[in-house]
This record gives sequence, C-alpha cells and structure tokens, in this order.
Amino acid sequence: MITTDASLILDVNQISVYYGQFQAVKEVSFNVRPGEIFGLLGPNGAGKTSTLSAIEGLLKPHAGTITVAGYDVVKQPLEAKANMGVQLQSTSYQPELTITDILRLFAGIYGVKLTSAEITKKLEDIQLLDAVGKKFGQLSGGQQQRVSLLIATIHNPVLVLLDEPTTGLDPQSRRQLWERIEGIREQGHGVLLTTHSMEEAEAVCDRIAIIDHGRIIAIDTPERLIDLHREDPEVISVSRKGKITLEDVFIGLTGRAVRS
Ligand SMILES: Nc1ncnc2c1ncn2[C@@H]1O[C@H](COP(=O)(O)OP(=O)(O)OP(=O)(O)O)[C@@H](O)[C@H]1O
Repeated sequence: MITTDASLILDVNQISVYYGQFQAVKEVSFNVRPGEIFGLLGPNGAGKTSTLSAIEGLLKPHAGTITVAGYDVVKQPLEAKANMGVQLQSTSYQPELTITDILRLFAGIYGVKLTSAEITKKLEDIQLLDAVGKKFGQLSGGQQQRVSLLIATIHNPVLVLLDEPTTGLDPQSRRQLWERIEGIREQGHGVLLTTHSMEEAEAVCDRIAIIDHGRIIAIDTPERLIDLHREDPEVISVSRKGKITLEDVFIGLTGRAVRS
C-alpha cells in the first residue's frame, strides 16, 4: 500500500529502477524525518546511487513514489527540487573561479540574494575566510568539500543529499564536515547520506538502511542493528578483537564476497 506522510522530509515508497531488463532497485522504501541524519549503506553496486538519482529526479523510477517535503519528485519536480540540496561524490567547479565567484554564481542560480557581508559570514562559518580570494582548484580536498556543502545548502533546503561526502578526507577535515552535517540536523532539516565508512555511519547517522542487490535488508538505528545481530554466527565469525561493530553486522548481513 502506498501512503504519504506530509510531515516527512523524504518519503521513498516502494521504488523500483531498471536499466533495460536489469532491476537495480527493488521495491525500496524508507523515509527521513525532520532533524534526522539517515545513512544509506551498501556494498559496491548495491543500488545507492540509483536510489539517490531517482530522489534527485535524474531518473524516473519504474514503480513507486518519492516525495520531498510532501512534493512528488515526478509530478512536482520544481517544488521538490527547490526543497533539496545535493552534494555529489565528485563535485568540482570551474577550478579557475574563486570561492566568492562560485558562491555568487550558485546563489544566482537558486535565486538567493547574498550581500558581500553575508558571503563573508558564510565563509567565516566554514572557516574559509582566509581562502576568500583563492581559486577552487587551489583548495585542499577538505576545503573543497566544505565549499560544496555550503553551495548545496545555500538555498536552505529541508533535505540535503550527500553522496560519500567524506571520502578521501583526513580525520580533522572529516570531523569538521560531520559537524556541518550535524548543524543541518540541528536546524530540523533532514540529511540522507551514502557512505562506505561504518565508523561514519555509527558516528553521525540516527538511522541507517542497508541495501544489497537492490533490496533493503535492514533499517534501524546503528545501536539497535548491532544489538539485534550480535549473536548471528555470520556476524561473530567476522568480528575482530571480540567486539561487535556496525561493520561486522554489515559484512555479516551482506557477505564477505568483494563486489565489482
Ligand atoms: N546506467 C546504467 N546502466 C546499466 N546498469 C547500471 C547503470 N547504472 C548502474 N547500473 C547497475 O546498477 C546496479 C546499481 O548501481 P549503483 O551505481 O546504483 O550502485 P551503488 O550502490 O551506488 O554502487 P557504488 O557503491 O559502487 O557507487 C549495479 O549493478 C550497476 O552496475
């Protein structure tokens, strides 16, 4: 049965995605509530990017519905898109543009008016005031990720989609980005992120879904998932140093085989 709860920030209901005859996403359902960071976890090829693409409106699911802030992403794409911000895995802007140029450009695209003082404040918030005149290509990986998260949220969207936001960052930059993501939650907005880091999922996600071969095989808080599966023989067999972690549960549920 398909139902939509308008109080949800994101409601993914029974979606299926095909590429030709191949079904990459199989009747996937989950939701993101206000003030929640939700993690979509899965091995390579599990269907995470396909699910995110359907939410972003980049591909149309063959079945099911998706609403963002109550707007159907297929029937009301403009309203749905106005309520979401997207930070892609390999976001890169014109390396020759300065951060200020990029901020002004994207503010214009989103119809947001920013004064010079507001730009300064935003850069100060992400500790990038020193780099104000720098070109995007001159920034470190962590600085680039902070700029792209700032741009993804410049129109203050209620839903923020982050595809592997901290891949390749050093521990300091990763912590800093986690704090920014938690700041979005504190505003009562919702975050959907994908990650291959179980440490990240445990540290920042309120709830997670594990997707494998296109199907969701578990949804819960990281703590409850660990508790539910700590006695599973498959989980115990992959645990290290006698402590059951989310990674043990993940590998126990999805198997040890390396995916291509
Ligand atoms: N355009 C496409 N045409 C055909 N098959 C595709 C296409 N895009 C993805 N697939 C297949 O769909 C399945 C799901 O891919 P998807 O990229 O959604 O997985 P993922 O969980 O994001 O993987 P990763 O962690 O490697 O990014 C995979 O088997 C992939 O090979």
